[in-house]
Amino acid sequence: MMEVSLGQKQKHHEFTLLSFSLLPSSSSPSCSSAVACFSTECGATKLQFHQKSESAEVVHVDISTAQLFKLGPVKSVCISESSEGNRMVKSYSRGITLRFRTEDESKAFHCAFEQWKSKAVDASAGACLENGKVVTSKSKFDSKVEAASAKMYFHYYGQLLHQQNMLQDYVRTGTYYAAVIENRTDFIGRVVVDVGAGSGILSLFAAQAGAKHVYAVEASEMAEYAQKLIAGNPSLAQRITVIKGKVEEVELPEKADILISEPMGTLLVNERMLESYVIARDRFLVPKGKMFPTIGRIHMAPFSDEYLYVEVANKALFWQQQNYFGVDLTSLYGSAFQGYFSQPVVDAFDPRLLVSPAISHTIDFTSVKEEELYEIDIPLSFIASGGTRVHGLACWFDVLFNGSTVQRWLTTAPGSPTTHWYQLRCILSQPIYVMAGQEITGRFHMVAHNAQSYTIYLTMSAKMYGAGADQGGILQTSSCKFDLKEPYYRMSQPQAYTWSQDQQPHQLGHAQEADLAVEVELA
Ligand SMILES: C[S@@+](CC[C@H](N)C(=O)[O-])C[C@H]1O[C@@H](n2cnc3c(N)ncnc32)[C@H](O)[C@@H]1O
Repeated sequence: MMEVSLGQKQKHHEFTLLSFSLLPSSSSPSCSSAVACFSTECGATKLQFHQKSESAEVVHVDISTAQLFKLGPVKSVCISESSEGNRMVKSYSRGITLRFRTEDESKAFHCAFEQWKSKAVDASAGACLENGKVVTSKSKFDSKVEAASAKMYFHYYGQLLHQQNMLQDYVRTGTYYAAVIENRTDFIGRVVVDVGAGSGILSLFAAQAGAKHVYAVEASEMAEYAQKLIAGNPSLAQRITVIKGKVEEVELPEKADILISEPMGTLLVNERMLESYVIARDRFLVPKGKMFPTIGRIHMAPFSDEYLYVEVANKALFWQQQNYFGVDLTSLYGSAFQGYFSQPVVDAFDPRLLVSPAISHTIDFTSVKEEELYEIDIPLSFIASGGTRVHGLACWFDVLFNGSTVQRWLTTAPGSPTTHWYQLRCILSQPIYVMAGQEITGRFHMVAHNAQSYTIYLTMSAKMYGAGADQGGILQTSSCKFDLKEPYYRMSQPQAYTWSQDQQPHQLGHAQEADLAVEVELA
């Protein structure tokens, strides 16, 4: 390494490399005994690679947009936008594999890269724009998602306790493990991208199944823990690269043969991570590449649960007090009642509460367009199996891993082993009465919002039954609006914490761990 200062205007920083080669390595010879050189000339920061011989071709890199990833102790890859000579032509990304002579030289290069990059970014931020050029600093993710929501979201996933909660959902993690290992022919010798890698667990499964290389992309601080966990499994670590960043923004050195991800939120779509999964597909997956999971289905059926209805309605009774320390609260009763009924309920319920067989809506992850997830409109039509009061719509989801060897479903259905997603119920503030055989129609309309969730508009109607039905009149109709972001986690109701519960681990919903911790402390 050598640093040469040539007065105020020019400065450069050279590193000797064992070799460098442009990816894919088969199409470009490796240049041995090479030099990497950072420099500033008249305020412009540059990175160039060239062979030691004078006549060798020089590869220019725009350091302000380049990213550097460690592939091993003495091997790294530098991803940058393509360039032609000094004119940057931003059309596609390019990877340059770098081999260092020693681990120390590799570390020193990485350190210098970060310093020169921040200089370059600062300089370009202060530079004048070319005529007609627009600064588009917001990525697809940033332009859709409110900054405060994204901050809280990645803060949440950056904590090990929340990753542990998902890892301890053995139905979930065990199904992923089985789906990968039983379909090892889909992974052996393949390039895999783990979309939202979290702790890196799915990357480790893919490496166990024989993947040639796994790129584990994770936007939150969890990326550092994933790196640690992967390094702690040295037989797999050589084939996994953790990349910290959003799948909407990072560049990868090669295309993937298969994507693996766990992008499912409550009711499949909450958190809006399916959109990131689809963006990753369009950015990184080879044509006809595989996706694990491959499809998702939302299932819906009307339910009857008098007990739940009364419980929710009673919550608003507090606001019926006319003398609360001398204050009449009743003017807020109506708003409180509406507020409680705008919360979808998350819990595990007995499937015998369902009033008719379920219908389903399928989302094919391999072909759905990202924009199609902004608004999901599902017409409802059921035949009641008995005479009862319908209190709303119960929903759950499943996903399919369409492996070449085994097709495996991960289900969150009522009556199946409970997962941390439980099921979701949207309660109508005005229930409807039905007779056996009566048709229930309606609409389940979900509209995405910029806090990474959906507003749900539910309408359910009971059609006229018996005499006069042929005139097609509607007898009763009931509509409600819900915010999927603000569910009522019914499982977090104060419960006595007993040792027997401890021995049969409970899978908790995301927002519930803190509640339980408080209950345990108070017990
Ligand atoms: C539901 S967790 C799954 C974690 C891990 N794959 C597992 O199965 O245990 C989703 C992870 O994706 C990450 N994530 C969400 N959106 C992302 C995005 N746009 N780019 C990169 N990571 C993202 C989150 O930070 C979180 O760690």
